[in-house]
Amino acid sequence: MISVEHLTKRYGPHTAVNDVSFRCEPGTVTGFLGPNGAGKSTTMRMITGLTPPTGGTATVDGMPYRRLPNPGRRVGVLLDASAQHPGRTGRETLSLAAQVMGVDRGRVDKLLDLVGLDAKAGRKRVRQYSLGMRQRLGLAHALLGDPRVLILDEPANGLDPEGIFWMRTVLRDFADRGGTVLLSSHLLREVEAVADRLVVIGGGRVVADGTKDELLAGSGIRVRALEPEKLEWALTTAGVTTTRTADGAFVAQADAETVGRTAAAADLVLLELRPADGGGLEQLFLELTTNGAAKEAAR
Ligand SMILES: Nc1ncnc2c1ncn2[C@@H]1O[C@H](COP(=O)(O)OP(=O)(O)OP(=O)(O)O)[C@@H](O)[C@H]1O
Repeated sequence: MISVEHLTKRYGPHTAVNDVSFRCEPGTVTGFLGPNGAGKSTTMRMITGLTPPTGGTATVDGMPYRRLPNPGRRVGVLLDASAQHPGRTGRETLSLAAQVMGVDRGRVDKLLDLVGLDAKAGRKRVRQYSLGMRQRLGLAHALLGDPRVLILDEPANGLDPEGIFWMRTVLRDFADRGGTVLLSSHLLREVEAVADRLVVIGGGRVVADGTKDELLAGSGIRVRALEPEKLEWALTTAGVTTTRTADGAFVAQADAETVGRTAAAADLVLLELRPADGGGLEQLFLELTTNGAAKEAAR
């Protein structure tokens, strides 16, 4: 569990992080979203004890990070994939970390394998690694101590689409086994597929915090059927408010399952069922961050 309460960081007159509070529960992936400069890295650096906060507290499993004994066994951290020593090989990087953490050296090969770095890549010096390979090595390093919590800053940067898919699978699996994941990104699509919860930050402030479903609720579901009139009738009868769009689809104020089940019960063939245009998470993200920045500017 990660608990952030009223974290604030000021650099001179500039407030980088302003009274930020949120929680990350075991068994969940929390997407920490915001545009560049929103305050994600600063918040993560405060959680991991690298930047002292101006105010507020952050704890991991009830304790400030800096007070955790052998923190690598409790929390896996990947804040900057380029920070690894360029002169060491990937394998040496992990072997050294294993020694420091008191982890069985056998885990090094297991983790290189898990993150898709083969024996040849393991023997290469980190300076020869692409950013994607550094991210993979960084994730292996974070997982080395078999922690229950992962804190990852933009881990998908530099990964190709296959790498992003692979990373999602690893993180989902980690959370499904009871782990806690905090994962930042400035790209909504990157975390949308894996996160259970979203914390959106804009101008140093939390502008939205909730489950992905909660944040999507109210945006509506765009649905199109072979027989639009029958669909409208079925949805209205089921108590779902609908609005017809210019192209014969409907925006239904209900979740996708309710809309899908209602259509199925009426034997209707659906041609489309997805978050409504203009109400999708992307739009929400844009609106929230723009509003957040605007409010900030008006202060
Ligand atoms: N050491 C520092 N000194 C002064 N200002 C800083 C420092 N670190 C961060 N900032 C400022 O704090 C704000 C938040 O930066 P931060 O790096 O946390 O944002 P971010 O959301 O992680 O964005 P990015 O993805 O671009 O790193 C920015 O305005 C940044 O310029």
